[in-house]
Amino acid sequence: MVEIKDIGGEFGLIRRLARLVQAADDRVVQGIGDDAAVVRMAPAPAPYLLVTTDVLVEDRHFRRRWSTAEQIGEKAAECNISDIAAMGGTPLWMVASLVLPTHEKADWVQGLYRGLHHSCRRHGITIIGGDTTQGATATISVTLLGTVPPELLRLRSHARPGHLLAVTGPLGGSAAAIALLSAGLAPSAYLMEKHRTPRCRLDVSGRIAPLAGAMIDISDGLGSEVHHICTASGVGARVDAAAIPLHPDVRAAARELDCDPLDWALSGGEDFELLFSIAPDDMARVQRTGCEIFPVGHVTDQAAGIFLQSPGNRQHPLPGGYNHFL
Ligand SMILES: Nc1ncnc2c1ncn2[C@@H]1O[C@H](COP(=O)(O)OP(=O)(O)OP(=O)(O)O)[C@@H](O)[C@H]1O
Ligand SMILES: Cc1ncc(C[n+]2csc(CCOP(=O)(O)O)c2C)c(N)n1
Ligand SMILES: [Mg+2]
Repeated sequence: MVEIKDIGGEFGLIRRLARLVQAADDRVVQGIGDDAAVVRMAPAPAPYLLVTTDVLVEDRHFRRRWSTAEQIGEKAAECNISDIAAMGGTPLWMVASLVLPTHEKADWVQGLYRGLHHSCRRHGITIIGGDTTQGATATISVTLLGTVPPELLRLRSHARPGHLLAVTGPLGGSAAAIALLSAGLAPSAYLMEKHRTPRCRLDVSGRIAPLAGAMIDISDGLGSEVHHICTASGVGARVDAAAIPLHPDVRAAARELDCDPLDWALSGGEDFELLFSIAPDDMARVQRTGCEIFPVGHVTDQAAGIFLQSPGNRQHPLPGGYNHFL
């Protein structure tokens, strides 16, 4: 019997499901395959509708002994908002659904909603509905709607050879915290924050989108997201290992655990920074808006492949990222 792991895990399965439900609808500007779906609701210049959804499952995405209910709720909101930010859009309305074990404490669920609401208030989002049901594992499913003016829409397919690749902040912090916690060690305050209360980058997405090519948020690791941009755009890429921004606490955690911090940045995930491609001349224009960005590589022709360049000019295939089922 073929299992999900035998067909490429999460992403192989999504490709098969996407083929199964293919339909012709010229109002769908972008269906399955980006951070959010994009729908034309009215003729131009009306904004497009954006729709995204993300699920958090107990012991897969959070542990109650690592995070409070408020922190889990806030993270459930931020990871969805991050997908709207990656499209260049503005989040507006949220629907949140809960699966809760029979004897769940009402206090914990209210805490979850306080966290969700806290993040929504910060970003001007209204929670307009949801669903509540019982099941074995606590699960929070959030769907977020937003809008984007057509000219600001940024897709994974918009990278071109010659573009630079850049990220909005240091990577690997959440994965470093998980590695330390799993080993029974205490992460620094910075690392705990990166894992428990990551912040989406809606604060800078509006300044980057007008100048960027492709954009994506880093939820599965830099390696995975570079691959997604390359596949969608039909291009290759070189990522410069030495240029990947790492916080000193991530480097210290790697020394403590005797591992390579780049593995956390490339494959750890849940950083919720943005990765984007941009013409070299436009890089300085983004920086002049006061937005801190970190060049990490460049886009090449597809035939040149997708590589990680290490010091000493050694090249390795760029690793993928977090993939459920593999
Ligand atoms: N079961 C599914 N049915 C239909 N489309 C799906 C399904 N699972 C994922 N997708 C679609 O596949 C694309 C990639 O999904 P993915 O979850 O990897 O993106 P993401 O939300 O940016 O990442 P992450 O979940 O790591 O935050 C999206 O367009 C998403 O809507
Ligand atoms: C207890 C615990 N173990 C591991 C992780 C790390 N983790 C889980 S899912 C995921 C990628 C994104 O998932 P998805 O594609 O489902 O959005 C990552 C990095 C965690 N947060 N909590
Ligand atoms: Mg995403």
